[in-house]
Amino acid sequence: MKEHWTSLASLMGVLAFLTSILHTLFPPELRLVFLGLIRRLTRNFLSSYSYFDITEIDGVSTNELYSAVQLYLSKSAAISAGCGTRLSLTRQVNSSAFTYTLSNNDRVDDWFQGKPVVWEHVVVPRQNGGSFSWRPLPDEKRGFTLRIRKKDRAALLPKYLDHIMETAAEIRRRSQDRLLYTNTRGGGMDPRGHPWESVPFKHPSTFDTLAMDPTRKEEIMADLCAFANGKLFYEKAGRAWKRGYLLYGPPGTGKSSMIAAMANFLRYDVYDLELTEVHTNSELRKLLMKTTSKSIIVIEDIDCSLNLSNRNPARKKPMPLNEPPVPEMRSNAVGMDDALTKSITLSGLLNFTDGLWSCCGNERIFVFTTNHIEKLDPALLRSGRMDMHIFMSYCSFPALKILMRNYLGIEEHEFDNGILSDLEEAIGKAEITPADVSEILIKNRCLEKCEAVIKSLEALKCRANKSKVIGNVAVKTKGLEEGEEEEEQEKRALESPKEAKGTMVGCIGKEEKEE
Ligand SMILES: Nc1ncnc2c1ncn2[C@@H]1O[C@H](COP(=O)(O)OP(=O)(O)OP(=O)(O)O)[C@@H](O)[C@H]1O
Repeated sequence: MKEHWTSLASLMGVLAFLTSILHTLFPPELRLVFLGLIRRLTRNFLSSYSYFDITEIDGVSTNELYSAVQLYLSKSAAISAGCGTRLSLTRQVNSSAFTYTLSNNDRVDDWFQGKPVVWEHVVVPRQNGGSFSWRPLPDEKRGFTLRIRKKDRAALLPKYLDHIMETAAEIRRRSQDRLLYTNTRGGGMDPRGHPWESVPFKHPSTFDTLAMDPTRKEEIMADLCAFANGKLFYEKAGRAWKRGYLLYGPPGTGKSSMIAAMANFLRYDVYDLELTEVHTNSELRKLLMKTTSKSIIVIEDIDCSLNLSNRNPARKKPMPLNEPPVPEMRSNAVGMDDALTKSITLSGLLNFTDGLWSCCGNERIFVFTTNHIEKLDPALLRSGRMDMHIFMSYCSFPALKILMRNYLGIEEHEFDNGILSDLEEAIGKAEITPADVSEILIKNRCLEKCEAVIKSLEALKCRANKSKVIGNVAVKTKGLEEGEEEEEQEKRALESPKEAKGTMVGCIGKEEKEE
């Protein structure tokens, strides 16, 4: 203990000695000059910066920019780099993702276009008895302070704020559940006065699980990417930022699955437009105006929803006397009397996809599906409306391998070569849809892997033979006129829906092969 007191006394002695030297070397006059210099330097330093306060509550309303900055900073490069900054973790309502943001009274650096900026999250207790407000205000006053160099301010600030708003919107979109919308029945409005009703979109289909030719799949994904990243290109080219896809092919070949895969790939909302519930062109236009950007607008089975044989409703073909006077282009759901007065026309639909009104939003994809492409008006199919035509075919061998992986968990290299070639031969002959193959695989999924493969192979072969028999029936009907052949198929469909479906599928498949 005594030693400690001795060391403390000698330390005090040294300090006293140093102080007396400092006083001798820096007299009070010199010290004043030095302090003044520091003050001036600090003032100069501070005055070369501009400061902007972005408060959480602007008057009585919530400041949109505050939440945008909060979200933006959660993704800021400086935060991700983790430079000792303290972060808060949050999860928003309707969101399945966690976001982190700057803690109270902490600072973070950011760079934009090579220029530095500094953000500070300022949180102070709110003074009681402040300005009168009709709604209770939070106990704390929160805000961000942005420090930016004065010389960068004019060129940087507007662009930087735009960048923050865009990034925040993207983060919000990515972290929130996407929605599947459908138009309200009878063209009415929901209780909020909105013509679309929505549910969370949870379809599990992805390009990975989609059974189709991998090269074609890659092409479609590349096209979607080019579209989603093409804002500048579309602006420069003077085109509306939208794209149309036509999916055609027999039932059960994955048209709906493809739409879901597209939506999951781009993380877009889906608007499933039920045309039979829309009665007039203006209703159609209103629906379009109420869709949001980054969405896919789908009209399934377009050939069944509308009679699209003529563009102008006034120019009707002469009707046979024994047929009722059905207007040329009417929604199937519209009653006969209604249809005479109000109807959606092909022009209305063309305007919907390609007219002036179609540009009232940005980044939108139109997808039409049909089982009968030949029934569609060429005006609807031309580039600019339907930019990419995608044929969804029977289950090919590469598609079968994808389905095997999906349902049985068997990769290609795990197969015996013999089984593989048997499978290839069987699927080539079977001409069945991926939906049918999926059914076979679902039924076999609980058995031992190898046994399951053999079973499904047998089932496929069985279907192959069956489809040969059906094929013969189809050949026999070939002598009939086109319309008669359709009638024949419909008749068979009523008698034996499964067989008739197989026949129809077979015919379409042959057309595609000739192509
Ligand atoms: N190409 C495919 N890849 C993966 N699964 C598929 C594919 N095609 C069909 N299926 C399976 O079959 C089911 C029906 O397919 P989907 O509804 O996508 O076909 P579709 O062509 O839209 O039929 P429709 O024309 O009758 O509406 C799906 O739930 C899916 O499980």
